[in-house]
Amino acid sequence: MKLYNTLTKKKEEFKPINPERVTMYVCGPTVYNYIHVGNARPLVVFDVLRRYFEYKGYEVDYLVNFTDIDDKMINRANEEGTTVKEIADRFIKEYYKDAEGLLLKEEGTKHPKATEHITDIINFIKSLVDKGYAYNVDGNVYFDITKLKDYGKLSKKNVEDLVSGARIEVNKEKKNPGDFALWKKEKPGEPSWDSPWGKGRPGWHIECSVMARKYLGDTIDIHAGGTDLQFPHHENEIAQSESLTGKPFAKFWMHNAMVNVSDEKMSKSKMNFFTVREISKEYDLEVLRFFLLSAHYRSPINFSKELVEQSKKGLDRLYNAKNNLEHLLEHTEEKNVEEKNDVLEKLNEFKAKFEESMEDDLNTADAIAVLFELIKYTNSNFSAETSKDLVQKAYNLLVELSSILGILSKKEEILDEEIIELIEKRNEARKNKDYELADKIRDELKEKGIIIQDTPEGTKWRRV
Ligand SMILES: Nc1ncnc2c1ncn2[C@@H]1O[C@H](COP(=O)(O)OP(=O)(O)OP(=O)(O)O)[C@@H](O)[C@H]1O
Ligand SMILES: [Zn+2]
Repeated sequence: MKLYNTLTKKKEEFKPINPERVTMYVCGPTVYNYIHVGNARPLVVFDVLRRYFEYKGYEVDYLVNFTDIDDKMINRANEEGTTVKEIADRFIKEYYKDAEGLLLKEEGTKHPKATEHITDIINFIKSLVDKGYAYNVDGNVYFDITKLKDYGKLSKKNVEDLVSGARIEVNKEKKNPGDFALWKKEKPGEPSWDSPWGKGRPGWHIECSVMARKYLGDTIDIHAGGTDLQFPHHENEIAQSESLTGKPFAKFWMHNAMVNVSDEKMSKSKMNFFTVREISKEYDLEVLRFFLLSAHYRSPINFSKELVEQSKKGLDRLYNAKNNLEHLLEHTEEKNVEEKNDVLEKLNEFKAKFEESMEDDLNTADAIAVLFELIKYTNSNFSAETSKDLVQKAYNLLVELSSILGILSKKEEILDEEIIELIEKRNEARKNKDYELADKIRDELKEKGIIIQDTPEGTKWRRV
């Protein structure tokens, strides 16, 4: 599989360090609000990469951290007159609801929080100070970027600029304007922890270095996040980790492009954002997932309701085709038809093409196009005359490939009106002593997850 590596600016063949396991670290949300559509992009994209690795037979150690202490968290807590912990607990709970709607795989996903790793963070910083990479000025600990030969290698920043302070805010405490905080001295009203440098709290970048190392090891296979994090966040993570271990931090750095609104990054600070929760009021979040996968992850997306509406139509077409195949499965028989091999060959071609797209730097846009080719093929070539085993194979293929994208897993929704209509039909059948039909309807409803019960007051129903 080829993946674009931001570190080398090239597509490279991906091979995990351990031939059986892939380790992935994704920079997750700061939990001071609901996640917005932009935040959902890395979550969905890298969830698909994880699923694809699992499809290929790898075990995946997958981690998405929660940043639960930083300026934004503190500001929000102050605005609401509550604690940072209360804000974090609330929005982590909301995160899980959105994650479920977006069909993110939570089984086996690790979500460590910064505040639960303060001791590890302090030990990490202590080692950096001991090794001479970091210095303490009156309770603030900074990383000295001149101590690392290749600082700036990820974002290709000019280190001279960072050292001289061009375009950087000037802080008299720092040796170089580009130095960054590992530990911040306590300010009144802020949460703080004891440390060898006095009371304070960790800087933002250090938590990711610490948690990546703790859960995934000194060198991880893939570190991911949005392009907005390349500098300074990821650059600083590299500096911290590589100074400590002397080993490469991540083999691959992957960055998704931004979700924009009128060509500007969707962002909380710009007030141009749509929360995932808002979208869920109008659409099933599977539509948003499908929308985010419809473009290649390195292409910017301009968010609009029209495009989401288009995605809904596309997803509906896939669901319809899947339902048609399910229906055909009930109405076809195994036959010895001549064209069997042709059909099987065609199905194999679709599968190969799908994999080829995914192997080409996770091209989900092309992979989705293959799904549409597949359903176009089955819609126009399959009928009640088709041999059942072919229908089954096409159906299995559609389900298998869709599950890599994490879509099309829902059962057909049955509406209350449909249920009532079927129950009336069954009552009619019973009145006519057509018990065969009545039982058939009862079974049909059961298959759809509806249990009915005949009581003296009439027929009642409930969902299983
Ligand atoms: N508009 C966007 N498009 C794509 N990814 C984004 C966008 N905004 C943030 N991200 C990604 O979301 C993840 C969570 O980031 P983070 O919590 O820092 O965002 P945030 O600070 O809430 O966003 P904002 O920039 O809106 O304040 C990161 O991987 C980040 O790169
Ligand atoms: Zn991070």
